[in-house]
Amino acid sequence: MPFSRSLTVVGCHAEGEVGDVITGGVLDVPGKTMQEKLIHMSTKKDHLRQFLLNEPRGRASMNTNLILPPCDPRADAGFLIMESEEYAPMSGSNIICTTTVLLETGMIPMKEPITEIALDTAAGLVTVTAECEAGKCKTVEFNNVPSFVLELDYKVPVPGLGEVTVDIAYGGMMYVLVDAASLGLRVDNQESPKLVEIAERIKRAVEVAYTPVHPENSGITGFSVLAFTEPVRIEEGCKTSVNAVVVSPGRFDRSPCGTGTCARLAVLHARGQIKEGEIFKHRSILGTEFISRIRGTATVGKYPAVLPTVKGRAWITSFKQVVLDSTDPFPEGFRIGDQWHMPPN
Ligand SMILES: O=C(O)[C@H]1NCC[C@@H]1O
Repeated sequence: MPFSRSLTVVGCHAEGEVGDVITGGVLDVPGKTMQEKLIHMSTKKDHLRQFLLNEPRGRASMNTNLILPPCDPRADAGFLIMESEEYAPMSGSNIICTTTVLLETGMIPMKEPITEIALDTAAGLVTVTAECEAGKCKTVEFNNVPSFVLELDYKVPVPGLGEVTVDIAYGGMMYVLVDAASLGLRVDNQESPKLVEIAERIKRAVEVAYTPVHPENSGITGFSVLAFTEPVRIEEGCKTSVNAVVVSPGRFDRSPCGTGTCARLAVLHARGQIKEGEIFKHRSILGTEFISRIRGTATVGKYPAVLPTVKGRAWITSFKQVVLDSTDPFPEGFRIGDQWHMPPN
């Protein structure tokens, strides 16, 4: 066979957001912690991420997860999250996909009606509870790492928009949060190209002005996501809101975004708009939903933090063998501006 690489991948999506999972073909990665493994992969071996996420094997709107043996002895498995522009420390849709694949393929034994596991991530240990029935994960709920606000009402000059007010918060990734209405925008699929373009413009402006750094893990720094938020409404007795998360290099998260939901919970709590234990339903631009709540509070460095819990669902879509023909002229794939938001020169 002329193949120089062959990977076993299970296709999966969580509430619309693709989070494929590599279940074979990659040996363990050097590193004593998942953060060290993340650094190793992103600096020394980034071709795996390029190979899987770039065209022709991947596309702009997808992620791929790499299951690894855990470093933390309390964990059942470890995993690294590959997104278009980076290895993310943590991701909600991706942990829901990874748990679903681990349990539905039997890599970790499923216990019905409830399976509890712990997953080692670059952001820390995350415990997960899956409701399982007839071999299927009906829901996956994860207890995310402490999430906190770095800045409320931070003002930043944005070319073409003037001064824009944003919140900056951590929910497993660093977020810029913008009230869509403050810019005369609505979270609406019809407005997608405009929302994405403006989001990327704001994100670049915030990046110039502010460098967020996690106080307990300086490796977690920089923004890759911006969330446009809509106000919180009461629906069927629950606090509910729509949001649209723009992931670099410029496309919507199809899910309500797990880490974005945690960052939003931190902001809502800091503003006194949500209390511990209250249910918060977060909806995506696709209309799908994550159900979340604050299970407690903590402190991270100088920041008051919330402990968020988020629940969603995932579905396996394929079992595939992804290969590299040794004569393929694009061993790391490619990106074209008709499908990928290309950064300005
Ligand atoms: O759910 C999340 O947290 C994410 N979905 C894709 C981008 C973020 O990692």
